[in-house]
Amino acid sequence: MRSSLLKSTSELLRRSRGYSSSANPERKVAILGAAGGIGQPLSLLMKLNPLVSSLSLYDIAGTVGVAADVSHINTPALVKGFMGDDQLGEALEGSDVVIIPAGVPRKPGMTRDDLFNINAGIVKALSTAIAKHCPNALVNMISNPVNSTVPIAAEVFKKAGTYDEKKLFGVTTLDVVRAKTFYAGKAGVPVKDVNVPVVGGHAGITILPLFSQATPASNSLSQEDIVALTKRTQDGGTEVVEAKAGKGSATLSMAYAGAVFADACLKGLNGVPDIVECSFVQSTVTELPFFASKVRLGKNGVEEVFGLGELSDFEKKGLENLKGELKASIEKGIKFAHGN
Ligand SMILES: NC(=O)c1ccc[n+]([C@@H]2O[C@H](COP(=O)([O-])OP(=O)(O)OC[C@H]3O[C@@H](n4cnc5c(N)ncnc54)[C@H](O)[C@@H]3O)[C@@H](O)[C@H]2O)c1
Ligand SMILES: O=C(O)C[C@H](O)C(=O)O
Repeated sequence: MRSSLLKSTSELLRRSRGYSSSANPERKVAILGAAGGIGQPLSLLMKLNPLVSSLSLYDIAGTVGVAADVSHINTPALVKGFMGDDQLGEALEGSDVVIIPAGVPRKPGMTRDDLFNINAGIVKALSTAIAKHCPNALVNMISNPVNSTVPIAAEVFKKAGTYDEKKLFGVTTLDVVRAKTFYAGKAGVPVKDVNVPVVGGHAGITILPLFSQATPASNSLSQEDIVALTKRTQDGGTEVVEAKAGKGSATLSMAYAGAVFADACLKGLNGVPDIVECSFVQSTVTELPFFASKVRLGKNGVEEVFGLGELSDFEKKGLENLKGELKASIEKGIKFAHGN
């Protein structure tokens, strides 16, 4: 009696969090770049996600071992590894969500844009395969420079006639994760209660955390604190790149952030209401064609792109300052997609 009560209570809890075991449809998630620094821990986290029934791990090398390893974990998702161009189609076939952490990471002294020459080609080729093999999947773009790789994917999908602006996302969740952590530390509030929208893009000054909208609100932070928190959030990636001293960029925190965002996409697809995350999407919030802001996720991907709300004078200035760089990065991606 007591154990059946406990069972039904835990099922109720799972349902209220969007993890109902009986009601969820089968969902296939593919990770492209699954053997990399982000790809491996992200594969682990997606294997632990109860909404995933099939997990497809693709890379140009190393996926046999990663898939064998992850597949031994006693959770429901069936894991398969795929390697090389010949197996990319099968890896993608039937995917509901495709997560892309494929490509090279930064070393100290580099900007994300310095990765463009290598990663643009990788993203273009993978997007071409997605258009062919799973044109209806939600695409979570992690590969940098996100401000350019998302427009590249959009152009590839347009050319293939499969573009749906509701289904393409630049993953900016790590900026939100960082803003929450740094804000909680400075304001002295429990990190689990904190929310901070981060808008704009995903590189340097294009990352604009809106601490004026942070909750719980804090009266203890000075303007200097806000300026310092903003700068630390904008430089969060560089902080990790420098600390790793040539051994790459954020992988573990990114895998966490990628798993949070993919989970939100799956919940949206499954009809869980009120799933809201920040993401770099096609947008009319500003004059720029792509922009990160809060979006509501639903059965078709993006259900609603939220506006920016009220901004402080400091944030208004930050918004104007980021537009030039973000516009140039978007245009660079579009030009590349057409030119090559
Ligand atoms: N959006 C973000 O917030 C964010 C955060 C951290 C890192 N990143 C970016 O994610 C990317 C990956 O970072 P990492 O640290 O995992 O790098 P990594 O070098 O450790 O791993 C990249 C993986 O991609 C694979 N790969 C290369 N070409 C491929 C292709 N054509 N198809 C499939 N896989 C391919 C490599 O074999 C490798 O396993 C980088 O571009 C990095 O800048 C983005
Ligand atoms: O900083 C990087 O190059 C990786 C990533 O974009 C990050 O924000 O950590």
